[in-house]
Amino acid sequence: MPGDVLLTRIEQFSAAHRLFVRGLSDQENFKLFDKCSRENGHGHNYKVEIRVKGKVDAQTGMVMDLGVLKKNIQSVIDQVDHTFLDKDVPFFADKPSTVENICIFFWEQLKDTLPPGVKMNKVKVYETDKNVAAYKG
Ligand SMILES: Nc1nc2c(c(=O)[nH]1)N=C([C@H](O)[C@H](O)COP(=O)(O)OP(=O)(O)OP(=O)(O)O)CN2
Ligand SMILES: [Zn+2]
Repeated sequence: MPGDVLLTRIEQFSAAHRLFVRGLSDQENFKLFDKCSRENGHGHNYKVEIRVKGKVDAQTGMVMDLGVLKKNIQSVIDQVDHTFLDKDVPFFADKPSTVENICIFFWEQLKDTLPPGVKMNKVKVYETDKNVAAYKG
């Protein structure tokens, strides 16, 4: 029987954010996050790669329908697109909106939406072309 196949869907969203730790002073936050801690925030056009893993169904030829994966991801994108992450998205109410935590956010939101036998494999988020994080659960 053939092995597992990796299937990836790539999406984008735009959001504002500010890197800071609640409970630390402005000075302490500036020491940690420099310009990214400024109160007015700043924005990114994020790219998100969602990779799932499973067997190819002999009849359909699919690990899962990419259309279903697209809808599932879109419902997560809708929670963050054109928001101020730290103010508008409850997940970031108690943790900094780093690119690392954004990976974990997508993983947590998507992990229970997959069909039987299909598992999350990797979430990769590009904050900029140069700043990228990946999470494998
Ligand atoms: N570990 C992390 N470090 C930083 C993160 C992060 O998510 N995880 N994020 C930031 C800021 O969000 C910041 O916006 C990064 O973007 P940018 O200022 O464009 O980054 P650079 O200074 O590296 O860009 P250059 O093009 O090289 O000037 C900071 N740290
Ligand atoms: Zn940033």
